[in-house]
Amino acid sequence: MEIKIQNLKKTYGSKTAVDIPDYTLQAPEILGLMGNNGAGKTTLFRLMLDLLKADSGSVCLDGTDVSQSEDWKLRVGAYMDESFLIDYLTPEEYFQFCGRMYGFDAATLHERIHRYERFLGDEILKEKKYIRNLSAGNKQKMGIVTALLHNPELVILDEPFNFLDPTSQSLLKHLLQHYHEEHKATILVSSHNLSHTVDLSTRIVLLEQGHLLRDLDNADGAAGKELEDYFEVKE
Ligand SMILES: Nc1ncnc2c1ncn2[C@@H]1O[C@H](COP(=O)(O)OP(=O)(O)OP(=O)(O)O)[C@@H](O)[C@H]1O
Repeated sequence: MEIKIQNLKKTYGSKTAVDIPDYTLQAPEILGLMGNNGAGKTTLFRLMLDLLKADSGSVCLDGTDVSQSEDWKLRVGAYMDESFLIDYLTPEEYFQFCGRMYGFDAATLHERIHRYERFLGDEILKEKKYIRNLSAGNKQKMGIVTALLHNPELVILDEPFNFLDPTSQSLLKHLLQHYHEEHKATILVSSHNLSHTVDLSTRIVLLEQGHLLRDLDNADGAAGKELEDYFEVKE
C-alpha cells in the first residue's frame, strides 16, 4: 500500500507537533519511526489514522485521502493505546466482537488467534479476566494481535514493545517480521528502543520536533551507527 504525505501540519498553540512537506513510502517495509519524547510520533500516527484533524495537508493511502473516506479502514490495522480495547469484556469476548466486525466465522477466528497463541499466553487465552484487570503488557499484546487479525496490508503500532517482558519483545519482533514477509505488508512501528528498531526495521525514519530529519535504509542494520551517533548512545 502506498503512503503519501503532503504538506502535513499539526500545531498545538505555538508548538509544531508535525510538519512534513512531502514523504512517500511505496514498497512494503517495516518502517521504524524514531525520535525523542515529544518528537511527534504519536501525532503523526493519529493523523495517518484520521484520529486527529490536520491543520493542513493530507495523508493518502493508495491515493485515497484518509480524512475523505472510510474504505481504507478494512485494509489497515492499528494499535495506539488502551482506548482501542473494551474494558468490560473478557479477551475472548473482545476477539469475538472484532471477529464479527470482520465477518469471520468461529473457525476462522480460532485459526487467526491460534497463530498468536504463544505470544498471547495463558492470562489472555485461558483465564476469564476482564480486559480492565489484565496487566499492561497483556493489554498491549491483545491490541497488537487484534490489529493483525484481518490480515491488513498496513499495520500501525505505537510503541508496541512498551510493557512487554524480554521474551515477548523477542516474540513480537519475529511475529512482525513473519507477518511482513507473509503478507507483503507495510508495518509502521514507533519506538524509543534503538536496538529493537534496528533489529526489526527495513527502513528507519527519524522525527524531531515534527520534522522528518532522516529516512534511512536499514538493510542488515545499516542505520544503526548513524542512529547511535544521533542519540549519542555510548558503548
Ligand atoms: N493534545 C495535545 N495538546 C497539546 N499539545 C500536544 C497534544 N498532543 C501532543 N502535543 C504536543 O505535540 C508534540 C508531539 O507529541 P507526540 O505525543 O506526538 O510526541 P511523541 O514523539 O509521540 O512523544 P513520546 O515519545 O514522548 O511519546 C509534543 O510537544 C506534545 O506536547
